[in-house]
Amino acid sequence: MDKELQVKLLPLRNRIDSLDSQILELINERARTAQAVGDIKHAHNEQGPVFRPEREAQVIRALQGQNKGPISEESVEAIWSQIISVCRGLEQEIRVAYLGPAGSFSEQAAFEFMGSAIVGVPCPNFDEVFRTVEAGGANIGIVPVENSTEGAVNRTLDLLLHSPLSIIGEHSILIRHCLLTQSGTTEGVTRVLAHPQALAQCQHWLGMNQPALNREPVASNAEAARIAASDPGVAAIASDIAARAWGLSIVAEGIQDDPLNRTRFLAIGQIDTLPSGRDKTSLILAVPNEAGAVYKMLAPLSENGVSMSRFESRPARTGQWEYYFYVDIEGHQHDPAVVTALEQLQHRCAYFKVLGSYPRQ
Ligand SMILES: C=C(O[C@@H]1C=C(C(=O)O)C=C[C@H]1O)C(=O)O
Repeated sequence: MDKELQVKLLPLRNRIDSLDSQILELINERARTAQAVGDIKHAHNEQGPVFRPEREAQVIRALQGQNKGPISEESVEAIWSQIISVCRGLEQEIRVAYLGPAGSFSEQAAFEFMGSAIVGVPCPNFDEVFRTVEAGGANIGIVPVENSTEGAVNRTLDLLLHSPLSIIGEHSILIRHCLLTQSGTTEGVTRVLAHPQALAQCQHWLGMNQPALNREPVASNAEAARIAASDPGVAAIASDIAARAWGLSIVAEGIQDDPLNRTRFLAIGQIDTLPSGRDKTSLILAVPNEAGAVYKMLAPLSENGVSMSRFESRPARTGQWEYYFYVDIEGHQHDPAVVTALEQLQHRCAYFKVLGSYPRQ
């Protein structure tokens, strides 16, 4: 390297080394303090959850508010999610269940939402994610709830109806699908495997570019990658992470029909999340199949100034054209306006369930 350049860089590099030492000492001090918090929590209630989603959201939002740059707010979130994850991991091992196998988008969402200091529990399907958390095999579950191209993930909605678990958080990620094979071409390949949602998100691209491939649904994209890794006649639609995880080559990248294709995931668990100051509440409601019933059911929301951010319906399976309505509202179930609105709403509903209140992403 140029001598003059080296002379200029040396003091800056020394400065970075010294800053890193200070940051390291501060992070360790933070970790020791979090461990002290953990000791107090355990002393007060041994079964109590160490993970406090609302507190973590507040810590990150406060730092984003203080941030003067040049690092971005997204960077503040990414760095502190990781610091918090490591501190939390020293308080208690946190097990997180999601749809596997390795390389799934659910796995990506789980590690982004909870940070890397967790133990991943990959499950064969969404039912098993719920069951694992309900049975205590994991503290948290991560399940997809809606995709910006394909809409609701119906199985998740149906499982939420009967589950005793609460929604404790949300996290959305960009979904970039790739076509993967062993050889990196589709020569000799006759079938393309993927989760039905992924096949639907790529249907236009497949029709234009790979019309000869037989489309076959499987339990997950990562499962498709696993099968493709042992069968040269199979292509998989999955992420580039899955390509690395299963030793496959990329035939084409970004093959989803919408380049901004996103999926929103829910974190589920047995935690009562307290107000964070910027929350959402998810409900399931049903009313008798009569004229104006849905309008009347929702009136308490607008009357109390509570905004609705999502409205989704699922058939009640009675054969009577009756539905369950999945409704997201702004605010926490302990906020006074929400308390009043929910009290009034409950009286108008044949079915009423609060799925949980949680920090808005
Ligand atoms: C340290 C705590 O425990 C956990 C770790 C947190 C952190 O590292 O900031 C925040 C909330 C909890 O999930 C706490 O409750 O304050």
